[in-house]
Order: sequence, then C-alpha cells, then structure tokens
Amino acid sequence: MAAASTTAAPATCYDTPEGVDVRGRYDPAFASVLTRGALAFVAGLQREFRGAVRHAMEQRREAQRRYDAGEPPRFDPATRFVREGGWRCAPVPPAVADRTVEITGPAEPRKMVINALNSGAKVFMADFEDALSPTWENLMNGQVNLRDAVAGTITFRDAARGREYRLNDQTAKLFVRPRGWHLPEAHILIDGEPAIGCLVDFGLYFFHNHAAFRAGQGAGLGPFFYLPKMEHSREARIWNGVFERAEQTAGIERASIRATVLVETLPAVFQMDEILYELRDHSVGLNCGRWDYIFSYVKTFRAHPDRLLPDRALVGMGQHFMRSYSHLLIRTCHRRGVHAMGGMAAQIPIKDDAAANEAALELVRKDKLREVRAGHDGTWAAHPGLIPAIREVFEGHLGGRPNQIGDAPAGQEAATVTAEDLIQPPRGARTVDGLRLNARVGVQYLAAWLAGSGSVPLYNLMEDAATAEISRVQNWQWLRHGAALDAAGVEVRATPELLARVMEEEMARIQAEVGRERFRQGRYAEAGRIFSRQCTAPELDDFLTLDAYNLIVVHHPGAADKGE
Ligand SMILES: CC(=O)SCCNC(=O)CCNC(=O)[C@H](O)C(C)(C)COP(=O)(O)OP(=O)(O)OC[C@H]1O[C@@H](n2cnc3c(N)ncnc32)[C@H](O)[C@@H]1OP(=O)(O)O
Ligand SMILES: O=CC(=O)O
Ligand SMILES: [Mg+2]
Repeated sequence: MAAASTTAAPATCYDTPEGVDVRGRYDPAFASVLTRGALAFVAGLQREFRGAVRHAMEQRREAQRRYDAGEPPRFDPATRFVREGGWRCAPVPPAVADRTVEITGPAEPRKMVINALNSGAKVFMADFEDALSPTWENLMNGQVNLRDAVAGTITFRDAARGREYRLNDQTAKLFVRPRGWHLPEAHILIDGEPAIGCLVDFGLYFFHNHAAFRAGQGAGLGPFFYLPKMEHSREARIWNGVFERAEQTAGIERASIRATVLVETLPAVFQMDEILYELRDHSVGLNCGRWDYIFSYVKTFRAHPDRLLPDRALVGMGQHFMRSYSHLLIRTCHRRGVHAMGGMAAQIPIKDDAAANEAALELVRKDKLREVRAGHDGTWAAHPGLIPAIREVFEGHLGGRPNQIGDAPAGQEAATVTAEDLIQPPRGARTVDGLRLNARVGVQYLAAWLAGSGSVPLYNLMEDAATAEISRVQNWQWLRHGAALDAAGVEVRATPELLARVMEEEMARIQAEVGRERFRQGRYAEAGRIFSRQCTAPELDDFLTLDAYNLIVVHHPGAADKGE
C-alpha cells in the first residue's frame, strides 16, 4: 500500500492504490499523471479485462497453429449474419467529419506534438505505438504532453535555437494510439503482474483528459483513439468493453468515445465487418495500416514456402493482395457509414537535393491519388512538409466535401474481392541486396529504438516499428525456407552463413556511414546481435519490440519501496 507523505519533504515516490506498484523513475511531472485516482482507474480496467486479454492472446496462438498447419485465414461462416446484415455504425462525430489529412507522430518529444497540432492537418494521431519506443521516460512525457495539448497550454522552448513553440489558434484534432494488446508495461505492476501496456496508455490519457477534450476538441464527443494490431473481432469487443467501463466511471454518455481501428494484420481483413460491429457505437472507421499488414502477411504464412515475399521495396499498394485489401476496407466502411482511412507513404522530404525531393513528393502524390480515387476519405502524412501536397490531392478530388462516405462505390473491384484475392502472393524479385538493405535498416532502426527513438529517417524514408518488422521477418522467412536470391545475375541460397557475412559487411557499412564515435556510443552492436538472432531463430518471434523490450526497462527500486 502507498504511504502518503506526512512530512513537508518533497515526495519522491508515487502515491499508489492497493495492489499497484510503480517501478519507473520518480519525477514530479510524471506524478502529476500517475495520480492515485488514475492508477486506480487503470488497475480497475486491468482487473476487469485481463482474463479476456489473456484468452484473446491464446486464441491468436491457436489461429497461428492452424495457419501453420495449412489452413489459410478466411471469412468466418459463423458470423455471416454480421457481414450480411444491414446495420450501421453510429453517425460520424461532426468534429471529425473531415479527416482528409492526418499527421502522425510520437507523443514525445514535446516539440513534435506542438508541430503536429499546428501542421495544418485535420487530425494528429499521437502515437504510443509504432512511432514511439516505449521507454518509461517517453511514455510518461507523452502523457504529460497530451494533457497539456488537450488543455491548450502546451509550450516548448528550444534553448539551443532560441525558438519558442506554442499552439496556433487552429489546431488538428487529437487521436491517441495506445500500444497493442500484446505489450506489457513493466514499470507498473498490478497485483504483482506487469500492467497491460495499452490500458496504461488509454487509462491515463482518458482519466485526465476526457472532460477537457469533450468540452473543446471533441465538441461534446470523445476522446478519440486509434486502435492497432488487432487480429480478431473478439479483441475489438474487449476495447468496446473498456470504452463502456470508462464512460460509466467518468459518468459520461455511452458512445462518447470513438475509435478508428487499424486493419493491419492479415487475419483482421477477414473480420472487418465483425470489428466494426463490435465497436459500432464507438467506431469512427478503419484504416489501412499497410506496413504492419505486410509484416503480418509474412507472420501468418511463416510456414509456407510458396508465399515468400519479394524484396521489401517491391511490396507496395500496387500488389494485388494490397489493392484488394484497400478496396474491401473502403467498401466495408462506407457500407457501415464510417471513414475509410488510407495509410502511410514512407517518403519524407529530402532536404539537400531538390530533384530527389521532388521525386519523393511525386511518389507521395501518386500514392494519395490512388487512395482518394479508390474511395478513401483521408490519409496519413508522416511529416508536416508533405501536408500541402497531400491536401491538394484530397481536397482537389473531394471538391469541398469533407469525405466520400455516402458516395456510390468508386469501382466494382471491391464487390468481387474474394478470400483468394486477399492472400494472393506478391510478385517480384528476391535479391541479396534486399537481404542487405533489410539488415542495414533493421539494425539502425533497432539501435535508435533501444536509445529511445521510435521513428527515424533512414535513407530518406520514414522507418518505424512496423517497417522494421518487415525487414526482420522477411530475412527470417528467406532463411527459414532457403529462398533463392539474385546476386547480380547469380542465384544464391539464403542461409545463416550468407546472413552472417552480410551482417558483418553491413555493420561495417553502418559504422562508416554514422562515424566511428557515434557507432561506439550508440547501441548498434547490441542491435546487430538482436537482429541476427531474430533472423536466424528456429521459431519466428511474434514481435521484435517484445523481445527487445526488456532491454529498455529500467526499474528504480527507490520508486517501489516508498521509503517504508
Ligand atoms: C507504420 C506506421 O505506423 S506510420 C505512423 C507512425 N510513424 C510516424 O508517425 C512517423 C512520423 N514521422 C517522424 O517521426 C519524422 O517525420 C521522421 C522521424 C520520419 C523524420 O523526422 P526528422 O528527421 O526530425 O525530420 P525533419 O528534420 O525534416 O523535421 C523538420 C521539422 O518537422 C518536424 N516534424 C517532422 N516530422 C513530424 C511529425 N510527424 N509530426 C510533427 N512534427 C514533425 C520536426 O520536429 C522538425 O521541427 P522543427 O523545425 O521545429 O525542429
Ligand atoms: O500503423 C500503420 C502501419 O502501416 O503499420
Ligand atoms: Mg502499424
């Protein structure tokens, strides 16, 4: 139990309710979000839903055993009535009818949160997931940033550049993306077990911000969320229960909270109607999370040598299985009256090369044009510099309308999408250069993640946990099945020996690129070891970030013993 301070000395530990231990570093700013009431709320959610979460995770493993044994993911005959029924989701909240451009970025650093809110995007998705390395410092600073953002008081002074950051009069509407169901929060123990990461992210944010959000940004509704990495509608049902519990606890109307679910796993594409149905009073759409989706395709078909991916750079939205997924998502959302959101082009502005920058922008424009023509209602931008071009494409196409939810379907393609279309293997070459690039990008991303940065620019592209996962699982898949790789016209087999040689050469190349000093001080060597181990593991690890998580957990004994 927490011992409330009885002296005038400043507190140095968190005031926790029964059964809750906070093992993260004490900081008065963190204590302002880790209040006794907020922690009790999170603990209540964990106690009510932990059994269902455990069951859902076991069901994921069970489904994977079936895929490994040769049964592909499919539409569930038992829920045909849901797919065929004429139900609709709750009406779209007027505050977010227009979501043509959404910027995404980690909830920390603070400067980025202000930049994103001021970016001219309609929505800012503040990320505790793919774009954030879940260190204690990042998570808690992220909560502090979001509280100040919702209050409208967030500011930042960049002393080195003499720059002040504050909010514009008009800002993007805030959506928050908590972590996926699979990730623990090891700095908070509830009844002796690590907290469920997403319940910490959701719970703290909701507890402190629901009133201010509804009074301001949400115009009576909200808060708004993005929900990642679900594999089945039973997981959406848990979120729906969490939302209902949160609404009851806060004493606000049912269906205030709204969420967009990322359809970013292959099993989930067969469950889109079912996911929307579970969340029908709390839904505000689905999103094509293309990068995790590609990662999930490899994971789902890990045991199948006939479904090897070509080089990562070739697996874009033009591949048949990706196009089919986007079309079916749009049709599903519009039938149910909610937004069908597009995804993230990986290109970011290139500062020192105007021609290359224009070429990158052109790729983004093309991607967005494809999305809006297909019927998407809005899309994601990784960087503020892309927003004018993306807005031009979407606004040009929509001609002043906030979305195209009520429009007739853009084409007939979606009406005929079959299960076979959704799993058709992508086409293209597999090369040793692809294996190399995966290694070079995967290691540098992991080094950054271990050092606390969850999204980084690498070779002029945005890299985050989802894109790095593709690099990892693709190399694993090629090695596992001894894929034939092209090496300048010569065919070589993907083997652990080949990977070992590639890793040695790529580590040397990374060192040359980042410089000896930065290499020595960074966590590159450790990242190289983890990446190699992951790519050669006999069984594919479910998540790189789960394996590496223990390396960023820092327990502060002083925080837990409370000086008793
Ligand atoms: C697969 C998925 O889940 S996609 C969604 C998750 N991924 C993301 O959200 C990635 C978001 N993007 C980013 O994190 C960044 O754009 C990066 C890491 C790719 C590149 O960042 P940087 O190298 O800092 O970019 P750059 O130096 O060009 O930044 C210029 C300015 O734009 C700001 N900026 C860049 N990206 C963003 C962003 N997404 N949100 C807000 N501000 C941003 C920078 O803070 C910087 O501001 P300043 O001029 O005030 O200092
Ligand atoms: O979260 C988005 C993705 O593409 O993954
Ligand atoms: Mg993702």
